[in-house]
Amino acid sequence: ARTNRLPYPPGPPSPSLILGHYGKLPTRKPWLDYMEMGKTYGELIYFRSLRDNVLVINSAQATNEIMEKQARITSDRPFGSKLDKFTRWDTNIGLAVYSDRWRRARRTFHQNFRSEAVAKYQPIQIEKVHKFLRSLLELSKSSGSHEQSGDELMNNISTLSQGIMMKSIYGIEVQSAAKEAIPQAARETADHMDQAFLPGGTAYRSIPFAHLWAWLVPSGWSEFARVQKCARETLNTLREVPFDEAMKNWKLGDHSSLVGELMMQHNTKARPAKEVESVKNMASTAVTAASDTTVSATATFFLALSLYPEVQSKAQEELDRVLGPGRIPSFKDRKDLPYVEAVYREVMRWHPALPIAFPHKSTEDMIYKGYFIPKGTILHANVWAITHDPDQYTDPDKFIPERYLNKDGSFNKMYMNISTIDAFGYGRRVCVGRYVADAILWLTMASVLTTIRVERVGGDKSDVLDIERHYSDSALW
Ligand code: HEM
Repeated sequence: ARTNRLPYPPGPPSPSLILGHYGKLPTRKPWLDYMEMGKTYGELIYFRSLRDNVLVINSAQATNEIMEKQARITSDRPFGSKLDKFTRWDTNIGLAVYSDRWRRARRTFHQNFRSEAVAKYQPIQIEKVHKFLRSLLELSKSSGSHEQSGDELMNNISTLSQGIMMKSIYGIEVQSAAKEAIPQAARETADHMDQAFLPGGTAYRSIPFAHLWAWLVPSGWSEFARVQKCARETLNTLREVPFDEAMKNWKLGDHSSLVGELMMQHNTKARPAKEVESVKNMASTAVTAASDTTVSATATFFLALSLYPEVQSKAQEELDRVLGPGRIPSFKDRKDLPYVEAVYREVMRWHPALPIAFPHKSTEDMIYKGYFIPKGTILHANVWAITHDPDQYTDPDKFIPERYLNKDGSFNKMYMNISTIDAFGYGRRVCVGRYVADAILWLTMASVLTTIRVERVGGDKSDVLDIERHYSDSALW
């Protein structure tokens, strides 16, 4: 029941009284459509898909007002259905509903991935980044076609990103992400979730009995049932197999895994099943979250270097000057490399890994600028629209690291705080792995720039104008 007569935010007229916009919403790079629709409707675009009320937020100011300042009531997620329990998505901390269970899980995650804690992963990060550099050198000598080299580069990037997380969390080595079962399971789990992150993408999940359909109907009879069963099996593999291996290795004397460390912090015999579950949830969430995002950002970095050689030269001049000959950068050099820092920030802005982030959900009615936003509305911050707002960023489609620098070349303090990186999301659900992602990405970029010259082979200048052709259409790169 409405307690006021305020209007809902503006949005496109509903094509169907019953379905609303269900089945009619853009699904290919929809952040671009919503940004375009903003010219008609403004910073808020509101519509209904089945029973879900959906709000896409196109501006930094509205995102700040709604997701940061009102975080108390905008931090739920739309993944609390019985189907989410069936697929085990409820075990992923990123999808968990706003509850004491999520709070506990987030606290444990935060304790292990907060800025002061991430230094313990640095030796693994350094080892893996150096291995990555060697793989690039080998790749540059290989005689494969451009396409094969492109695929191999992507595999090397995935091996780097997933290798760091698998080693840090489970103590397990990844030699080739494309060929090994667990990195593949992490990637497939992220892929299964992909469409559900888009506006309207969760509407079918709360259809009554959807979970029963997924459970009871044989895979051969229904594509829907097959996909849901496959999502469940993949996530189960991801939660159980590397955990068991890490615990086995721990017993054999390999004490390098975070999961082993967490399990041993308590008396395992007395450890209640609930706590074991929460360690499994944290570990599988972390490898899923990293399977895609850091890979996307690293690939974007290579794309930017190949399209903007002058940026690469400037960064390399800075590295040569600061490091001197024969030295590879380490974390302590970071503060002395403002241009490299600016390159990293521009990668995160130019093509954010999750252009429409993850959906939030409101838990109370809310009023914003005279509009009524009912409780239960699914909220999507359009990160792309925010990071490509021409009022905030001149020539937003161009890769210009200088936008983060002062006139004297020093880094603009305004951007120093990690919370100014929109790509990591907002409010109480802001990326809890951001400090570790930030360290991995910076070290990778600085190390590649120090040792390698990236050049475009094949393709033409039109690539500069249409970077989108290099990316997937869905929520994850
Ligand atoms: C380029 C790298 C990354 C980007 C751009 C990124 C971005 C994001 C975004 C946009 C969200 C949703 C925020 C929101 O709802 O407003 C998120 C959530 C999350 N990220 Fe990341 N992420 C990255 C890397 C990582 C890594 C390496 C980890 C694990 C160590 C991680 C763990 C998580 C988790 C657990 C959540 C869910 C937080 C919650 O719901 O409470 N992320 N990330």
